[in-house]
Amino acid sequence: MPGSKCNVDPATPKSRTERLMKERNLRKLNRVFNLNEKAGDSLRDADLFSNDSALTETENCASLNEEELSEGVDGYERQDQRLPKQRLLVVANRLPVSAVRQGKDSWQLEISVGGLVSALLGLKEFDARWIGWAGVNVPDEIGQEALTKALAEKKCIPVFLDEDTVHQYYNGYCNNIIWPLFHYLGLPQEDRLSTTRSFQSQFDAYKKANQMFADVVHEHYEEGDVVWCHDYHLMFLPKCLKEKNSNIKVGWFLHTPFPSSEIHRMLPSRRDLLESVLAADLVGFHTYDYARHFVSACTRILGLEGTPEGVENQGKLTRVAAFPIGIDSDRFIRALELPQVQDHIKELKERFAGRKVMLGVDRLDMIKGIPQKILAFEEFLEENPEWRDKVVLLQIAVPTRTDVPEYQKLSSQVHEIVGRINGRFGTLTAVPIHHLDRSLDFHALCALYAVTDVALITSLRDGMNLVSYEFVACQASKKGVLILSEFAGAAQSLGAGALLVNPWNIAEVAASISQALNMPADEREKMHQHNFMHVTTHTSQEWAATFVSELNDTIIEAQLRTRQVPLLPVKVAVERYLQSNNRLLMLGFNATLTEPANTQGVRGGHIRELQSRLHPEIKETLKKLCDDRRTNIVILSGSDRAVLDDNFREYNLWLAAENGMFLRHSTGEWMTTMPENLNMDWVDSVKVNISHLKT
Ligand SMILES: O=P(O)(O)OC[C@H]1O[C@H](O[C@H]2O[C@H](CO)[C@@H](O)[C@H](O)[C@H]2O)[C@H](O)[C@@H](O)[C@@H]1O
Ligand SMILES: O=c1ccn([C@@H]2O[C@H](COP(=O)(O)OP(=O)(O)O)[C@@H](O)[C@H]2O)c(=O)[nH]1
Repeated sequence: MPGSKCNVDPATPKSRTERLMKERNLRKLNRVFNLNEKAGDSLRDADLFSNDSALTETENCASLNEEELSEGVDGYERQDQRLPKQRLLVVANRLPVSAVRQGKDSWQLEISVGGLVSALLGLKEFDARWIGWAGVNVPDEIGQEALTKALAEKKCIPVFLDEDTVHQYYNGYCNNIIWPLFHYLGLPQEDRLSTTRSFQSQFDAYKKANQMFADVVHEHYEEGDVVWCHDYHLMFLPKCLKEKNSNIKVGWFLHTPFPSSEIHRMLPSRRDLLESVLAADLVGFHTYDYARHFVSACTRILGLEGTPEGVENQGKLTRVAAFPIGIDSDRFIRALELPQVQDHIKELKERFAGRKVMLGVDRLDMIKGIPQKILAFEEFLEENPEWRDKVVLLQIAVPTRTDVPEYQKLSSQVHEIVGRINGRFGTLTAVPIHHLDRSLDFHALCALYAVTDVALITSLRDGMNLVSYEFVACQASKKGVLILSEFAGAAQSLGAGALLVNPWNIAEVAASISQALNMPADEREKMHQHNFMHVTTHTSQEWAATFVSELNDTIIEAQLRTRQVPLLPVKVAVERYLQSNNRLLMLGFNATLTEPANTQGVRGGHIRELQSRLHPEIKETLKKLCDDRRTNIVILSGSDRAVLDDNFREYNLWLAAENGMFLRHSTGEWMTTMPENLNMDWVDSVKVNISHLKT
């Protein structure tokens, strides 16, 4: 009988790997169904909580209904072969809501502002729960219980952090140390001494907070769940999770840039952070460059092997890849049709009639380059007096991390510059810069995006920058110009449809403003089309689905790898070895014969240029083997020739460098293994492509 538990399909998977593989195929099928269903969703209006899946009652019911339908063994025997939505535990420092206390046991929940929140609200195909800090101190039990209950309705689970932990972990270690460092701003200069002194206690608080997140995850974890950890706040979490349960599927995604290893190496905790992130199964970044930096930090600082797949440590591979985030573009496009947004648009058009509108939307953060932007606008006005009463810059600067001194300083600095420029170029009836120190609601923001002629994004560094995506999504009729910092991750996806600038070059930004304001309509249209296509096809749903499916696949592949490599029957191998007269031993070098990285890399607290070195305790045994006439040894390594020369010149063996590209006996010369008549015609076309990408 179909669907009956007694009638087990002969194809029912037996092993965990088979089960996972079958699950993978069904999940792919499921995605197609979900995509089709999405078309039916598209008329829903844009209210955040009542419509977005991770948080709604309705979708919760939908997934329950699906579960009721799937009565077969592990859900495999349903006739339509659809799986219930996969359970996903999203763990991020912040919940997508902030809580405001109304009374002893009542809370009001408000949507939090930020790119991560906006992107994750687009998740539709998972049965997602959110675990995070509600952004408020709740010391009493009554308050904690009431808040937990209120949040449960939104499928959110709180982690309660006390005030001191928040201060040391969030304000201190996260936002005063990792955040500036990952954005190439170094460690805070003026407070350097106190920062250094308090570094250890802040790092301890960071680890403690990460363990608190892990405890809540464990409490709610069910077998098969995917746990997706987010951002620099939770770099310790993968390790905490795997230590307790190595079977948990753990992914970690960084929303900020990952800096060059030269920058990362400044962190006193550089090793601990890398090691714990590597406990994850899959590690994701917005761009290929960030992923590359991470792998090279692991190679140089931990001495591990970087492969095209990721980072390998003692046979365990951590997959590392780029997953550029997107937005829920439909939500923005649909919002523009709403009457309240249309009203806003009308008001704004009347208010700024006769003037071109330039827009900046940023959290008031050092990385967003707000002072640089305003100074460039000043230079533009200075050089183009004819534009002074014809253009206005609207700068929305959302207050953020207001307890951190650096952010307080930035706020005063920006106010001072805006005041000066408005004093200089303003008239009795109009000022050139409207600066708002607050956030806007979603509808007001959409209206603003829609009436903008030029969006100006001058981040000094930015993981991605979703504002640029949102602007493009709302520009279908206006086709305005995007001026975008080359240091934002978004420059890699929207660069071809934007004017790219170096925000530190004020003159260049000022010239780009002029170019954007004077750009002919056909050129604007072409650039807009390019970006609009990208933004509407690379959505947040697509991003999340790709990441989770890659994570599922990574786990299956890891299992297949371990299954395919049988354990060496040591006793038999030793017997045969002793019997044989002509032996060939092929040995790896890195992580096989090398000294452990933690002893070789660090000398007197300094990191040397890391170079793999033969483990001293192996030298004698290796020498004996090499001197045995019956044994031939080949060292097969990814390292280059010089490294192998340095380590093995005294041994009687064969060396294969760069994964076999070069070969030599230690007494002979290097030779290449590349056949002379190999067809190399393809090289020229690759060179052309690379030089094209460089320009
Ligand atoms: O929660 P806050 O401390 O107020 O900060 C808000 C978020 O800022 C960061 O956003 C990053 O994520 C975006 C989406 O991937 C990306 O476009 C942007 O470039 C990043 O700056 C931070 O990483 C989040 O964790 C914060 O919630
Ligand atoms: O008044 C505002 C200003 C900004 N945002 C949102 O904040 C996010 C900013 O994300 P981005 O990636 O640009 O930078 P982040 O602030 O995460 O560093 C975007 O989704 C904006 O829609 C908002 O909701 N209200």
